[in-house]
Amino acid sequence: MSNRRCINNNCQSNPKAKLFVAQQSMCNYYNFEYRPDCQVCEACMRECIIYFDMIGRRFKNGECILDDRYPKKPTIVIELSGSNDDNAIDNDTEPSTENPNPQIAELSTSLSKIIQDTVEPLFKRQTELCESYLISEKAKLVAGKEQIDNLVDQVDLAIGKLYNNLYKFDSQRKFKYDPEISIYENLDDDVPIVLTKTLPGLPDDLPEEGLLIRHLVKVGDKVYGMKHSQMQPWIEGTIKSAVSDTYFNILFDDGGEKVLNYKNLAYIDATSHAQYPVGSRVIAKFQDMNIQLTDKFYVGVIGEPPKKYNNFRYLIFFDDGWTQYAYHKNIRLVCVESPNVCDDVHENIRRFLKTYLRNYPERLMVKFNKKQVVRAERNNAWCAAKVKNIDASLVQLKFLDIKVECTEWIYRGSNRLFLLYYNEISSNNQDKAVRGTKLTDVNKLLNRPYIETVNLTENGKSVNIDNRDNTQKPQENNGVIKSIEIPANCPKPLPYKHHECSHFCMLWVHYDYSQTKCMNVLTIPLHYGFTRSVLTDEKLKLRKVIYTTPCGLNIDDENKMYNYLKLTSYGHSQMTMDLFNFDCLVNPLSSFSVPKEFIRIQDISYGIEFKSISVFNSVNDLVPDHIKYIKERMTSPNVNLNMDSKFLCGCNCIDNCEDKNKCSCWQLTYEGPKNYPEIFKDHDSVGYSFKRLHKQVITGIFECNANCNCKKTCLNRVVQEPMKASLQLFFTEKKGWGVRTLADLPKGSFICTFLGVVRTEKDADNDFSLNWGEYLADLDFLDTVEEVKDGYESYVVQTEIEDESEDYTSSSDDEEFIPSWAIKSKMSMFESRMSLRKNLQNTNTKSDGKHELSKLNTQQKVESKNTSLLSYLDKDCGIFTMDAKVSGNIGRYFNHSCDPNIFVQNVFIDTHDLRLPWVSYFALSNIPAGTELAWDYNYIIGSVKNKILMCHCGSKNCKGRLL
Ligand SMILES: C[S@@+](CC[C@H](N)C(=O)[O-])C[C@H]1O[C@@H](n2cnc3c(N)ncnc32)[C@H](O)[C@@H]1O
Repeated sequence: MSNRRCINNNCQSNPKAKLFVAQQSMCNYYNFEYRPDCQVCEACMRECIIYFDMIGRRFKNGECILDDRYPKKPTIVIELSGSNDDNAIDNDTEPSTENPNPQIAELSTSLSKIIQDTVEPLFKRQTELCESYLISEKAKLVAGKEQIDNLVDQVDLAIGKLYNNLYKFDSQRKFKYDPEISIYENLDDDVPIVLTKTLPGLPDDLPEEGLLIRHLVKVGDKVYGMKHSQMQPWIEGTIKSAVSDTYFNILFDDGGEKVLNYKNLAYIDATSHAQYPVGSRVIAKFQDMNIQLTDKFYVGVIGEPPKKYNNFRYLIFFDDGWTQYAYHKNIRLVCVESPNVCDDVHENIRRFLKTYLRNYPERLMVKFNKKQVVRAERNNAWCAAKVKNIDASLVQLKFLDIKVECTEWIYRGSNRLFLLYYNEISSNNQDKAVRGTKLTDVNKLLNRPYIETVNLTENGKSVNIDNRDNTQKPQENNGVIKSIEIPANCPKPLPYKHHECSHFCMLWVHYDYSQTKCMNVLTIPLHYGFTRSVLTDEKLKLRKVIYTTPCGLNIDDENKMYNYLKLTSYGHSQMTMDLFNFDCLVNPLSSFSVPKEFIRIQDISYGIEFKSISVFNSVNDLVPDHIKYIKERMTSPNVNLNMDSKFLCGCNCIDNCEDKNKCSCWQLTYEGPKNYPEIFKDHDSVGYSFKRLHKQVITGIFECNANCNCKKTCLNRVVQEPMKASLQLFFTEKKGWGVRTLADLPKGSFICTFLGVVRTEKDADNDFSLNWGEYLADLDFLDTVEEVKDGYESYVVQTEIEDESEDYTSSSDDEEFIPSWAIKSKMSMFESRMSLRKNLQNTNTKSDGKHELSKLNTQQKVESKNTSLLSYLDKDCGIFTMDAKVSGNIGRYFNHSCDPNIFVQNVFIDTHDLRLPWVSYFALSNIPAGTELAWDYNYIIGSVKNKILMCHCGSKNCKGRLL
């Protein structure tokens, strides 16, 4: 038990032991704050004196007194409380006023004397000794630290390798396919019937793949022969005689004889040791879906081998232009074919087949959805046709603008489909090089067909090239999700007491956005007095996010939170709505953590962005090529940006733009969609909602700006604010650099803009050979609005057809079906925003006519009845292009994905010149921490001559190629 009256907290003497007045040096020894009435017991005093004696001797002998062989001073400081305290010194143990033991007193005096006598020279010497002692100790510590750092690095590296191996193993795992589930859609009443079926097995009669051997035929053999022409069925007969080595006289079963070459004879049965490879010359039974099986054999070429994708059937391109699937048993091999099978086919299909076989197994096809209305060729005219069915590589179209019902199966890669035809002519057209990404593909947005690349892989499952399961390959993950811990000293909500909320509710938490650089945005409120919890109601099967405010109030929706922030805001310290999220699936504490040794650069923006963007590379030693990192767009010398105030008008709101109907900026955003009620069905959901954007507004968003009356915290200011997302630039295995989010990103969150140098389109075109467009994006806002308008009209046609009946016949046969592309001219200077809007409202063209094929072939420009936006623009100027090759920001590193998780939005902020939107990226869905952010470049495959770019996005819907 310690003697609580002695200055030594660990005193082991008897509590009744005699006490002496403690000197200051003794208090120092025991780390006790000196007071004149301090006491020390004899034993402790002795310990002190012995220590000081030893110190003194070392000091005198010129030895360092910091040597660690000497006892360490105790470090715990416990103050004795005042006299009223329980621990106060008892009256019966009054401090002794007697002198200590004379021997000790002598020692004490001699110690003081020694110190006095020798203090000067010895002190000097001691200082030197202590200094060198400390230096050597420091060196030891530094060496130790280095050793520990090395060890930590090695551990990090080992962990990194472990992750790699773990993910590699994961991605190499072989999965067994579940039985396939087929969904049969009942077209008549739109009720989908879901049936399960097991995978179709290999047909019994289908031989293995292998070397195809053609045996010789001889007199007396049964054969099929081309009795009439390539367009007509081949007839069964018998070889009557051999005219030469290659010619035979055939006696047909239906009468008549003909001398035929080997190439016009086919074997009588389907027995073959091997499957027929693609490009084999065959005859096959042609089956018209509308009629019965004809049982007649027509000549053609194998286009696809039997695979699971096509239900183990062969795709046959018939010489007469039809395309159909056929089972092995319904196909016969032609006895001989030319080294180049295209020499044997009818000239009708020769060109097509040549290209097909050259590119096989990669094929461009149109991706359809049922009920889409498309343009397809029929009887040398472009006709509107509705998609009725899709069967592997074939699409069944029902032609709409002909009186008699007519459906036809067409190969999805045929240029009888307008989309492919147009793609081909535009890629042959050297005038217009496709340089940049198309910021918005109206076709996809409006669920119109688009072109994809399809490849038949070895396992028989048609997968798009390089298909993987996830957008971000696990190897590229290289990190783990950790949960962020909010420091314990952060303010916490007070217990709720009834009160009226005011700025006092938040004042005490001292919120200051400038201090949040290193915080993930959704954790900011949690550092400043808020807590967020997810409540689960088992009964209602409901999960709900609740924020508790610093004053203890519980808030469960965005409206209430907005009102709370408004009431409690003080000066500029108001929290914004994008710091909060009420979606249970988003976890503000999720953080993607990567091994530190792969961080190559701490901040690619070198302090330009509010949030630093680290650079991570675990694949190789590369760092990104140097670019000038910019925060605002730049202009090339020949671009004169018109930042005139007439291009920018602001609102006069004094209510912080709360009443959207009164705010002229919100109204500008609303105005565009009003013209397209069929596309923007829910008018109220257009544009930002509490600083998030849930759906693209093709007609643009107009933010409040420098000319506005409202505060910086108004809800119509999003893209103009500093970047808040926590991003990382990382090296992917196949796509170069990419960007990922380190924190959960809620749907609709603004991510960043895409910045570069504004150049004229012409200027960018001139550079095409050097810079084909890798870091270019056309500011094609006006183009897109035009396309939407065209799309809107086709959309109306589509709905009308569906609403009326299946038996649609056009009432306007003589009206021309004008493809929007054919009437487009270059756009340039735009007069004024308001006249654009007016113009959009007044325009209502009809596009359900018919276009003669010949017109399209000659690329005749057809005058449109449509008053185009383009007519307002100066023909010479053209649109602008953003070039981020040399100067740019993080936006230049986003890769493409066929299944994107971010989208592009045109936003007008510093000018209302419609050629100069800010290209901005938003989250398309909730994006978990660690996920790569990728958008759809909307490149048109095959549109850049001699440029093929395979897509490695790895998504399930991957189209295989970027270009
Ligand atoms: C705008 S840059 C994106 C950043 C680029 N990865 C880098 O390293 O700087 C576009 C280029 O990235 C590559 N890329 C983007 N997405 C890709 C994808 N899905 N598959 C393959 N390459 C891709 C292509 O080389 C493309 O030309």
